[in-house]
Parts: sequence; C-alpha cells; structure tokens
Amino acid sequence: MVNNPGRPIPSTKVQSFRTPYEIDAWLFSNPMRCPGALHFVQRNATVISYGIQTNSTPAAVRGNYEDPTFKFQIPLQIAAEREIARFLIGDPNFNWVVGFKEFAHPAVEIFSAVATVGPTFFLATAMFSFVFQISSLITEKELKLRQAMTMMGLYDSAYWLSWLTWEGVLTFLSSLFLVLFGMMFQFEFFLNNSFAVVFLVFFLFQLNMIGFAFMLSAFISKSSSSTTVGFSIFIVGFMTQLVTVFGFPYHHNFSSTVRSIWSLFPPNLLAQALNLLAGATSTSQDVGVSWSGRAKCAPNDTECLITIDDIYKWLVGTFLVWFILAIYFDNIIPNASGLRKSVLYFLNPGYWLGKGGSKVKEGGICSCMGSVPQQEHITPDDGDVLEEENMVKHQTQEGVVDPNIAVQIRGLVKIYPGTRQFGCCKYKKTAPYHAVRALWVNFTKDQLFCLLGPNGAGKTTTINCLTGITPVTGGDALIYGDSVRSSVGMSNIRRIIGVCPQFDILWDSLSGQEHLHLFASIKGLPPSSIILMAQKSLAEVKLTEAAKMRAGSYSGGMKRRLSVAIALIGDPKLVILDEPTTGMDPITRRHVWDIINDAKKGRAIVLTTHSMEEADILSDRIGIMAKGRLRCIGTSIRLKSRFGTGFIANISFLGSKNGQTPPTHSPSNEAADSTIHHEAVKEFFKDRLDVVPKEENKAFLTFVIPHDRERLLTKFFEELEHREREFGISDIQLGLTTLEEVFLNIARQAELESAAAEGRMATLSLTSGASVQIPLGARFVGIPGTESGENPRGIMVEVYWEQDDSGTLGISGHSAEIAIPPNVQAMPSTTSSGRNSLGQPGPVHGIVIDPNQIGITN
Ligand SMILES: Nc1ncnc2c1ncn2[C@@H]1O[C@H](COP(=O)(O)OP(=O)(O)OP(=O)(O)O)[C@@H](O)[C@H]1O
Repeated sequence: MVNNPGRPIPSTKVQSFRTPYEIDAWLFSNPMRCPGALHFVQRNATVISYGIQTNSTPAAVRGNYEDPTFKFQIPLQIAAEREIARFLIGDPNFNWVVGFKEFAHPAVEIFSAVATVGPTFFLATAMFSFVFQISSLITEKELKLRQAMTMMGLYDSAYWLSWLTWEGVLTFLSSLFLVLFGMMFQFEFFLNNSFAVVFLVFFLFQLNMIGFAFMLSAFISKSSSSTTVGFSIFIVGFMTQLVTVFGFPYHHNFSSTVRSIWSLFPPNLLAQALNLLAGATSTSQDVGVSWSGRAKCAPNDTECLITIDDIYKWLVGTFLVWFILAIYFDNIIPNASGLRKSVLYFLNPGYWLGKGGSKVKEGGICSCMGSVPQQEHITPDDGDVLEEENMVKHQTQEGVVDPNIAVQIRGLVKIYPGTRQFGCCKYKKTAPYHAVRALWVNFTKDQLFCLLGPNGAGKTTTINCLTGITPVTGGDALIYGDSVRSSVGMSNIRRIIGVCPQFDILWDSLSGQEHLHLFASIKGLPPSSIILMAQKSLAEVKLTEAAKMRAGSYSGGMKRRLSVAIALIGDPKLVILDEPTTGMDPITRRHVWDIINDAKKGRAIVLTTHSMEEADILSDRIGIMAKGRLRCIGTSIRLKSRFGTGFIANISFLGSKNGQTPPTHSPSNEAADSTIHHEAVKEFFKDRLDVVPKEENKAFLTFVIPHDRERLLTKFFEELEHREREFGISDIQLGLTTLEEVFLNIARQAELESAAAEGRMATLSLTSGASVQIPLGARFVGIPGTESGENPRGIMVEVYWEQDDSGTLGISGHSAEIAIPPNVQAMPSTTSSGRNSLGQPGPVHGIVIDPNQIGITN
C-alpha cells in the first residue's frame, strides 16, 4: 500500500465528493475486473454514494451495509475518475485514505486499460474468432469446396470432425495463452483463482461459441452475410453481458426459468463466470476459486445461485446442443445444389445403418415441391441411339455383366421439380423441367466418351447424377456395378471417381501442392506415397514451379490444370472432366490433351466440351445431347458421315502459291486465266455432281458434296486429277464435313422439334411489305390472299433460318416470291389485309408447305 500525492483537479468535480459522505478507506480492487477501481470501507454503516457512482455496478455495491467492514467497488473506467482518485489521496481533508496501489509498468497500465472493460475484452477476441469461423465455413459452402470434397469421397462425419479438431486446438491454445499472460502480468484474477478453473472457463466458452458458429452457418449461404451476423451476435453478446454483470438474472429476484433461458446464450455464461471469479479475487486477501471449490459457492458470492461447476455443465451441455443442431440443420437445409434430407431423416433406421437412409430432396423446407410428371417414353429417331438403347436394355433385363463396361446408364431421367413458394404476400410457382429424358448408354473402360451438346442440353445434369450431386428422378446408373441410387453404392463410387467440375473449386489460400495433398488424403492414399504422387501430378500438368504458390494467384489456365490434376490423382477408375480445357492457351491445351489421352488406360473417361477439335482428337465415342435426349452416338467419323452435309472438296489453283506463277505472265493475263479456270471447274462440278461452290476466292474454291453423290466421287475425282493442268489446279483436298457441322445440324434439328412441339411462331416480313406469322423452322410458306388469275394457287417463299449464339432459331431471310406449283394442295382462302382465316382482325398466318410436295426431300 502506498500513499500517492494527488494532483489538483477542478474544484467543481471535487465538490461532489466532499459532502455528505464519510469514507474510511479504500483499497485497490481486482485488476482484471476493474483495474483502478476503488474499494471504500465505511466508518459507520452509512450507504455510500458519490458523484461517479454511475459507473459502479449493483453487483459491486451489494452486500451487508450494516457491516462496518463492508466494502464495495466503484470501477474507475475513465481517466477523469482516476484523476479524482489521485486528488483524494493527496487531499489532507481526506485522511481516511488507506492506500492506493499503482501499477508498476506502463505495459501493465495499457493492458489494464483494455481489461477495464472486463470480460468484454475477452468476449471481443472470442467474437472475432467466432466471426472468422462462421465466414470460413460459409466460404467453403459458397465456393462449393465442400461439395468438391464430398464428390471426391469425403464423409460428412470426417468433415465435421476435422473442423472441430482444428477449432478445438486453436481454442485450447488461445485459452492457455490468455491465462498464462494474465499470470505473467500478475493479475490477482489469474493468480488467486485456480489455473485449471480459469482455463476451463475460457476454453469451454470458446468451444461453445464454435458449436454456436457451426449451427448458425447452416442458415447462411453468403460469406458476406456471415460477417454481419457475427458482429450482430457480438453486439448482442456485449449488451447481454453488461446486463449479466448488473446482476440479471443470477439473483434471487428472478425465476430459474429466466436463468435457464439466459444461460443458453454463451456470452451470458462467460459474464457470470468472470463475475464470480472476479468477486472471488476482489482483494489481495481473497483466495479465489480453487479446483476443488468449483462446485461450491464462489467466495464473496452472496447470491450463490450458480457455481463455476454449474457454468461448466451449461457450457458443455449447450455446446453439444449447438453441435447436434448444426449437423441436423446442415442436413435439412438445402445445400449449394439445392439438395436436403427430409426433416425427420434421423428417424429412418437406414440413415444410421448406411442403407439408403440418406435419400435427398430438392427445394427449401418452406417450399412445396410440385408433383413430378410421368416421363413419357420417346423412341429415339436415330438408329444408332436406338441400337445402344436396346443393347443396354437387353443387358439390364438379362443381368449381363460386361467387365468392359465402366458406366451403364439405364434410362436416366432427371426432372427438376417445379416449386411453389409462399412468400410475403406473393405466391411463386415454377413448372417442372425435364433436364434429362431417358438416357440409355454404356461407357466402356479404356475409352473416352465425349458428351457434346448445346447449352442446356443436360450434360452437366447427367454428370451431376453420376457424381451424386443431383438425385436422379428415374432410371439408374451403375458405375462399376454400384448404383447411384443407393447411398452405399454412392459412397463406393466416390472412392473410385475423379471429377474436374465445370468451374474450378479451389481454396485461394492453399497452394497447388497442398490441394493435391488434401485430395490424395481424401482418396485414402497412403501418406508415404502422397508427396511423390503430388509431385508427379504437378509435373504432368506443368505446375511444378508454381507448386508452392497460392492457388488464388494462379491464372485461369493454371487453375484448370490443377483441377485436371486433382481429378486424376489417386488412380480413379472413372474420370469425369466437365469442360477441362476452358481458358487454356493452345500449347497448354495440347499438353493437357496428351495427359488425358495417356490417362485412358485402365479407366473410363467422360468428357464434356464445347471444343469440337478437342472432341475429335480425344474421343473414342461421341454422344450428342440436345433438349435432354441423346440425339446421336458413334465415333467421330461415323457421326460426320451420317449427320454431316457430306464431303468437302477444296480446289486450289496455280498462281495462288509462291513460285507457281509463270514469270512470263503479266497480272492482267493472270487474272483472266484465273477466271477462266474458276469458271471451268465450277462448270465441271455443276455438270458432274450438281453442286455449286460454298466458298470461293482467287486462290481456291470450296464445294460441299452431299452424301447421295458418294458413288460418283471416285470417277469424278479421277477425271478431275486427269484434267488438273487444263483447269490450272495446284491441289485437290477431299474431306468429310466437320464435327462442328454435325453438332450444328443436331442442335438445329432439336430446336425445330421443340419449337414445333411448343407451337412457337416467328414473324416473316416480306419484301412486298406484308408480314405473316409462320411456325418456327418452316421452310416453304404460302402467302394467304395472293391467289390471282396468273397464280391461281398464290405465291410462296422459301424461308432461311439461322441459330443465334444461344441456339435460338431466327429468320435470316427469304427467297424471291414464286408461284406455288400446281401439285401443291389448295390453300385455305384468307386475306393478307390484317385479317386471319376467320376474317377477324389479327395476325395473318402463312401456310406451311410440305417440301415433299415441291419435290424437295432434304
Ligand atoms: N437446379 C435446377 N433447377 C431447375 N432447372 C435446372 C437446374 N439445374 C439445371 N437446370 C436446367 O436443366 C437444363 C440442363 O442444364 P445443364 O446444366 O445440365 O446443361 P448443360 O448441357 O451442362 O449446359 P452447359 O453446356 O451450358 O453447361 C438447363 O435448361 C438448366 O436450366
């Protein structure tokens, strides 16, 4: 105890101290709770109150006022109050001052200044880690990182346990250091209370907050919202903590129900624990709470409604509640793919036995799912698709097990159910969507099957059904004999597949090497081989130099390569690559093609891509999907020969290449020769094959020769080669049409089908100024009201169609108006004057003429 000389402070402030109270002495209080606070000891039993009492707390002044040794505290939380205290010590009128203990070191002062706000300091640090935990969990969900790990075989139990272990270790260390620092700075709070008692309070509180964060994370889908939620909880926690410090509800005036409800919120329990521990060490004579005394009333706790041991039990109990609720909500709240389990999923014994108990539903818990319509059976138009379908059906019926088949898709149907959502004053309904319509196909081992199709064809949905991201609506798929419909089958499948998703699912803060280590561990590779395996994979995708760089700083192409490496790690038996080379430069792309080609051995690969070149080079078989159906299947050559427009002949002319121009030729002669040669070749093609050039310039002519002329080609090209000199030809190239053309034809056909099914119309504006409505895709259209003596059947046009980037058909133009041939059936009598066939005002509809009637078969 030291008497300190005080410094003068304004007399107005002093006045409020001097009267009318008599104070015997004061002592320095508990530094952790309220450093710099004063303990006043009354001379007689007068209740003491003075000017800065606003900062005293009911908890601090409670006690027996009749007791002449009764002490109470007035926390000195602001600098002015400390000045007053110093002044009082030095004032000769106040000879009641017993002592004032100053802190020895400025660092201690700073620490104590922070700690003046008491438990709030600790609450703040705990809350920051709480906010961090929530946002890390949600970021993992938001970026679909968790989905990627699940797809590659991570169990939910392993996911939660890894989080809990990591957070548990961090919590243990931070609680340990907090107590050790407190002891280092000689705070009586930490010195007088048992180490284990104080440590457990901090540790269990933080553990409880982890459980609370896990539970909240199930309700939040955006990491940006997690910060808001975290800080809101911090503010609420801060306020309820203040209320707790003031004595609510751990006081006889309040019912035990109120206390129980209040104790559910972890910061309240912390506040009460710190209250008890601080009260137990309020003076240097207090012995604090010992380990053996934790179940007894804390020293100086006059209420004794809750002991430190009770607080431990509450913290452990509520932690378990939060953690179980976290797992429950995680299962029943829709995940990133909109999937969830039933609300009572845990009542299904299969869930605990792992036998189909984890069936998933789609849509939110508050939305009703519309009924899923029956899938009508559609017989494929294409012979090869029908043959494949019949073969798979036969194998299914006969139970044929072909060891060469890696994946057997048996009538896979995926219908995204329509939803009915009741929001605030509004009702939203969406129709079911048939994304995949009865797919029957085999993917063979040691082969790459390429799934092509326009946007929205159903490729990713098919892949998602195979990887278990999306539940199938109908049919099934067997992967090496395991069904995607069974949860046991799915967990077997996840052990043998590698997936490169359409969008990179990577942790920005992990390096390429760490990603491969992580996924190799999930795949269950022996730890001794993981390092070597990761190095090999990184070398394969040319990422050795960037192995230790954060994936967040990788370029788009590097990320894609890392995703390919992840898909191939652990020797998976089925590799699914969803647009793997998007964003790669041509050199890297070719390199990745080599990797994919080499990877075919011993496994099946399913590839989706929008690069026809990639499909052409890599595929053993190609299937083109459109509008959820498989439209064609076969090798690249077969598809080109069946669905391409035919053959492409490229004729190059002399003079078009360096050194081929005779030096004696003048430019004008050269031009004249070129024209003559071009015309002669065009004439030759027209005469022999009835084709005109598709493209022409000075250097070459390009002809598309339909398949039906195939039998004429041998003789034709023999003759052409013979007459090369005569025609001035330098080179003749003949090839099949491209895969791109096949793709466009299939996509166009599918678009036409769906337009016809939906009865979609387009407006055709004629050169005459009139406009008529025609069905999408109609080729020959008769114009109503154009019948005349000269053209008794009226006139018609041929309509030209084109597809835009999204695959939608639009009118690109029309032919000249011509008379409708006499063999075409008579058209209904209508006018073109803005009246429809019923004579009512409205759009005029053109009459679709069957191309067969005008002698056109294709
Ligand atoms: N969760 C969903 N709910 C409703 N419809 C969906 C859902 N997911 C996909 N679809 C629809 O299913 C259809 C097929 O989508 P999918 O992603 O399989 O196409 P895709 O062939 O992979 O296209 P892309 O080449 O653009 O990746 C699309 O029309 C899409 O809008």
